[in-house]
Amino acid sequence: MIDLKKAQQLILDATPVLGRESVPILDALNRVLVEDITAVQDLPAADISAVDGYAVCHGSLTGASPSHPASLRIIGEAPAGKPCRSTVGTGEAVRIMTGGLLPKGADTIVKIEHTTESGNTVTCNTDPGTGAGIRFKGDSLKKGDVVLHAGDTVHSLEIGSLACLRRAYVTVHRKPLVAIVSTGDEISDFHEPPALDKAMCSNLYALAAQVLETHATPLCLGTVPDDLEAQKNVLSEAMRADVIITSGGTSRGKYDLIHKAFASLGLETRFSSIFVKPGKPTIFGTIGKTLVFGLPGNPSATMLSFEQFIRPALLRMMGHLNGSDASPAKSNGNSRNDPFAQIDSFNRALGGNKAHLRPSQVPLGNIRTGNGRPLGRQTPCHDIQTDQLKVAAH
Ligand SMILES: Nc1nc2c(c(=O)[nH]1)N[C@H]1C(S)=C(S)[C@@H](COP(=O)(O)OP(=O)(O)OC[C@H]3O[C@@H](n4cnc5c(N)ncnc54)[C@H](O)[C@@H]3O)O[C@H]1N2
Ligand code: MOO
Repeated sequence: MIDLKKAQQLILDATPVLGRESVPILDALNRVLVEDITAVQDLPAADISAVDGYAVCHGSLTGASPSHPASLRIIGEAPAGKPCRSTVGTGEAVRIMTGGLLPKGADTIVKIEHTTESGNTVTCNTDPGTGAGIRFKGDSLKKGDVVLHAGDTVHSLEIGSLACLRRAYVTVHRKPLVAIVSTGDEISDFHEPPALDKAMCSNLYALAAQVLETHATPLCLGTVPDDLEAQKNVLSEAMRADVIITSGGTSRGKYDLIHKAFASLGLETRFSSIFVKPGKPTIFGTIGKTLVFGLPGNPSATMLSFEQFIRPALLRMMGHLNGSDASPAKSNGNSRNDPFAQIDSFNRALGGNKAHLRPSQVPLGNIRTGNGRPLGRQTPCHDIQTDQLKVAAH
């Protein structure tokens, strides 16, 4: 039997960072860049107006004030997206809109609020100073600037930046495909009628949701009975995935067959028992490049084991953690990608230190009834060793 920290380290040591793929930028949301993103041109690409107003040569209104306004002749218009072809000379102005291209000859823009227009003339009652109201070429970015770095996670802000740079596609780490199988003769799904000797395969759905929360791709392969051939068949199918998760059958009962099914497919077992509860009979190993997790069937144990063992591995695969950053000992709990930071709160949601009173069979955590009593039948179970979880969170 090994301890929690050792188990987490063995998993991360066996977990590869997945390769790259080019995807449309919206598909890159929550994924990690494998390339630096560089500006291929200045932004803005030319001098443009930051305000609605009048483009002028500064010399035409130097020292203008309400008592000494400057009157200028309007010679054209520069709406956004439609450049004005005229050149602005002394004593002249071009009506310009926010985003409009600065016309030749102009070096200053007077805001519309500081002017009055009458006929073909605009009167300016202020001198805003040379260069006022202009967003100059390259103000935001210079050609060659590195805007995003390999290793950055793509959120909405980064998607906006990519679009600004006219990047329709971007290269990110591949998402792992995670095959999920539930085992047990007593496990049924929505299509089957309820029966006294049946339990819903809630683990299948809960695990799929946890995979989705991690931004990986779940592949639900359903429920297989306690039958070695059936389990081998579904696992052979599952081996096309990057990760296999099974729930149930990890214990030592007569019909707990998952060890045998894994062995017959050549599982290289890294561990099969951990000094932590719930989750003690968790199995981890590899078959070729596929990571294989055999989780205990108890719903709370299944979900907590996912957080402790699988979520960090999926994050590593997607490039969120690299090298030593991922070690439980070095994790500081502050990063939004920190695989260990969430375990304590997740543990609390499932019943926390009072987990020995956790509801049997139902992953309801600390949900309570209207009269304040915990929901679900209270059955004794093992203490979660929270001091170990805390170690993992630092
Ligand atoms: N003699 C011993 N018995 C047990 C030990 C032990 O050390 N010695 N350990 C106990 C612990 S701890 C756990 S955890 C369980 C592990 O059992 P299995 O992984 O073999 O799980 P099952 O027996 O198949 O199921 C346990 C429980 O969970 C329900 N279950 C299973 N799959 C699902 C699912 N997909 N959705 C919802 N619920 C599921 C199942 O009906 C059982 O009630 O072993 C103890 N026994
Ligand atoms: O290990 Mo069992 O997972 O519930 O305590």
